[in-house]
Amino acid sequence: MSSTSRTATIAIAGGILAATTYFLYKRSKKTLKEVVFVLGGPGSGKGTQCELLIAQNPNIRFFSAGDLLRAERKDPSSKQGALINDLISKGEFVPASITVTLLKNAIDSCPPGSKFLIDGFPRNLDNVRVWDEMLAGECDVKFCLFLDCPEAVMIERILERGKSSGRVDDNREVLLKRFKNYEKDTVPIVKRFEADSKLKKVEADRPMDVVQKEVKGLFEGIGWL
Ligand SMILES: Nc1ncnc2c1ncn2[C@@H]1O[C@H](COP(=O)(O)OP(=O)(O)OP(=O)(O)O)[C@@H](O)[C@H]1O
Ligand SMILES: O=c1ccn([C@@H]2O[C@H](COP(=O)(O)O)[C@@H](O)[C@H]2O)c(=O)[nH]1
Ligand SMILES: [Mg+2]
Repeated sequence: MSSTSRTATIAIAGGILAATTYFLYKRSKKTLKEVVFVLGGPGSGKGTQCELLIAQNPNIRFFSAGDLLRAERKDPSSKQGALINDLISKGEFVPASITVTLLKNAIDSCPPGSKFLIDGFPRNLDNVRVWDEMLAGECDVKFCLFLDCPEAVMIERILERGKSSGRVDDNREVLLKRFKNYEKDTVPIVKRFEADSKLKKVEADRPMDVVQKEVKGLFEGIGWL
């Protein structure tokens, strides 16, 4: 074989290898479940913005870690109900194994091709660690939406919500604990997403529809809307 045809053969083989690698990479990305996390302090508007989003695309499956825990707490057959109730009513975090198992069961119950919007998770390093063990391999985290809101605004919103929410943790005393844990454990997680270029920050101290317009743009950017 002449040196010209050897060079041509190597170039073609290299091209085929690159194309195959790219194809396999694309296919593996496609089979992963797309996930967006939503973080922000208590009352920043996570639940509100998620509800507005899911109304626009039924393929988006919405799970609030707090709602899953509250539902589990109410289930009389649950062995963990009492523990969950005790921790939520003190404004403390529930063990990650419980929260991530509930999330995994919820995610596994959805049809293929679903996209997952997860509100209020991961709240601390333990949540990240157990997520990595149990779910990270099958999920592609697109970004973490962070609703940035001044504490005074969040306090006012939660105390107002507390008049009718029936939530055991929507009172001034427990709220102080929730803010303390948010600053100590959740803010470092927000910073991790930022360091990994996975954080999308939105100013949440604005009317709901204005916040939603900006949030919507982020989801259009990943093809969810
Ligand atoms: N942009 C906004 N402007 C004014 N009020 C808002 C806004 N967003 C949400 N609220 C109100 O603030 C309260 C808290 O909102 P929401 O329940 O969405 O917060 P959250 O971040 O999910 O809080 P938590 O972490 O406690 O579940 C609700 O009563 C909601 O109606
Ligand atoms: O990952 C999580 C999420 C929530 N919790 C507990 O639930 C309450 C309420 O959560 P909201 O997101 O405000 O609905 C929270 O204060 C924790 O007690 C948790 O432990 N882990
Ligand atoms: Mg909420």
